[in-house]
Amino acid sequence: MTKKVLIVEDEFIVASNLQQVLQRSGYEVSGIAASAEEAEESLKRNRPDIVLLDIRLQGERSGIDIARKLKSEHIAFVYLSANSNQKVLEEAKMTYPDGFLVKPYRKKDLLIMLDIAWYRHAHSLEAKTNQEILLQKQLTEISNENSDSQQKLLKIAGIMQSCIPFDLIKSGLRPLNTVQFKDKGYLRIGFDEYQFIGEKELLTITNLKRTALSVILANSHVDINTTIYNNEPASEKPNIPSLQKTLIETFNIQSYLVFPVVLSNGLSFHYFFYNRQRNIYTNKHISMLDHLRTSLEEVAEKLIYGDNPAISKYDQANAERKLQGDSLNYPEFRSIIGNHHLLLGALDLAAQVAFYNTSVLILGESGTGKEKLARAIHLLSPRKNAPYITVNCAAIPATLIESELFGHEKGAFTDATEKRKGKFEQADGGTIFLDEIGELLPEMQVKILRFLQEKEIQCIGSSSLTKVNVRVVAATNRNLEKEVAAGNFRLDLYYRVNVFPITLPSLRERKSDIKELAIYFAEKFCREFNKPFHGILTSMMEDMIAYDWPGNIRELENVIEQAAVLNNGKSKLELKRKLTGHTIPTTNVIKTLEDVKNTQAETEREYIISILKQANGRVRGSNGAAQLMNIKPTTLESKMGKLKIRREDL
Ligand SMILES: Nc1ncnc2c1ncn2[C@@H]1O[C@H](COP(=O)(O)OP(=O)(O)OP(=O)(O)O)[C@@H](O)[C@H]1O
Repeated sequence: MTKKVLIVEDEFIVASNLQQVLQRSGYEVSGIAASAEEAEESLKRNRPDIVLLDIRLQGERSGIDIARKLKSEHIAFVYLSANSNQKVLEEAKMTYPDGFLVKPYRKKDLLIMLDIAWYRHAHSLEAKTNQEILLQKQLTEISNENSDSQQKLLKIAGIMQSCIPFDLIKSGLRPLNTVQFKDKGYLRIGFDEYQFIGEKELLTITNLKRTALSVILANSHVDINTTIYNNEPASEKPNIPSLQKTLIETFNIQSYLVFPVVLSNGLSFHYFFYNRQRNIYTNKHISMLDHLRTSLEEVAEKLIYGDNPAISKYDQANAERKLQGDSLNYPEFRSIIGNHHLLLGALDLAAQVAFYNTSVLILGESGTGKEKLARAIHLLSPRKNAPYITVNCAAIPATLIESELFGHEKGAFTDATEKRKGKFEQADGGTIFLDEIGELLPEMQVKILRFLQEKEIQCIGSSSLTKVNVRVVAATNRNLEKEVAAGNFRLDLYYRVNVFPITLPSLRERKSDIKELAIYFAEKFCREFNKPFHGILTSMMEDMIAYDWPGNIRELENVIEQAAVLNNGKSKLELKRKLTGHTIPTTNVIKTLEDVKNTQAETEREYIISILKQANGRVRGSNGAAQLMNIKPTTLESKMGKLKIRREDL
């Protein structure tokens, strides 16, 4: 089918040149617009499949304003821009374009970009529809199951989180009953952990008296329609406490969404989603809720009238206790510690995409848990019983990587005495994790691209292609966009792997998780070393919270491991070396044989790093670090692995 493209570009010559290129390449041009107003007119007249969108346009409004409209109408769009101002680029990025081309670009890049943008767009629409169908099914199941309203709402919280992210969900009949507060809600306290919030809990948390709550309820405004608020509820009287203002203050809420549905008896029932992040809710969320309206109405009836009396007695006793620690369906995330909203946001995305075959790109600094998340995605996917194969693209020498990934036939090269399966074939039916994909050499980038396009591999020495069914999860700590701009990473591959990016926050962005992580690792290592765990010294915890953690969770894990090694099993863990980013021991901490071993390991580590620096990071070959140290490259690589020496240490 011929695809229709709308060109939104204020330079006439560029626009008509684009038109010619597109028409010659089989596209239909549905219009050319030089301003945001013209673009809107054209969109009304003739809906395009894809829009090529310049950022700077004639008039007051920019391409970014149009992008928001396109997103809400599910029209694919690609930015064309000469503007490299970082602020504008960041703003453009927040509109989630299907592609981006920096002017001047080659005709070939434009056509590839359009092709990929369409692929990404169609894929995300399909994923969205699948997600809606799945949610409808899950809501119906919840509605029909024999459980009380509190349990039903907990399940609703668990499944809605993936499409309408929230820190607090609440629901109840409107208008409000001022004598008894009957809204029920859940506060998110972990990835799939929620704490019940009913009247009693609200009174405890806010420290309000029952009579004061009644006054607040009486002063509260009721929304008639679906509404998004960013912070202050505009419709309420200033300086008079209301329910929404109380919730905003108590739970540090920055934005919320109200979604009313109508019950069969005509009463109004409201769902509320509250978030600690600003401007989180958009028309995209409203449109998702609208698609789920019937299911949400059905389940609302059950929440209000459907309680089985026998269960509700049991529930009454249960309502007395917090449902803290209740867990839903994600045991795979159990070992991912932390509940900072940036981490939870990343886990939400992972849970959403896990089910599909979509390629995932995990971004984040070194040591933030990318590999851990990749494994969780595999375990959450329907491929969980098939192989999960990890490849560290940076660790395999350039000469071996092709055979490592795609395998070789017997006799394909001098050392190929046997036919060998590559990692892709080993991962058939399962998932391959391409760690540090940003380090791949250009020759390998083409081959991975071919796999992503054709799902075929060619092993070295073979003339035929083999189909393999492998889901790709890749990770990098590099800024791939910069690598593309510098010509080190192929643009077409970038778009294929970047279909579903998930960014893991650095540890310094989620300092509130340090305590929990530290205790988790401390318990783990004390168990491993057979020492009783007596806690962590307050001064150590304070130092850890004040520190910036350039090595992220891996560094924290190492620090705790060292503290556990040096602990005498009778006292709390304490820091024996300063947190500096480099764990060089000071002489006054050497008290035990383990201290000596540690010091030796540190000295060896420093020595290897200095030789590697001398060899410009090369392990193998003439003047490589192995030759300079007069040891086998494999021995050096194994030492590097043990001593956790990574590229960024050099
Ligand atoms: N949220 C977490 N909870 C518990 N342990 C974690 C968490 N995130 C990471 N870890 C641990 O921290 C260490 C580093 O994690 P991982 O190897 O997944 O990081 P990475 O981002 O892939 O690092 P790199 O980019 O250097 O390969 C691992 O031992 C992992 O188990």
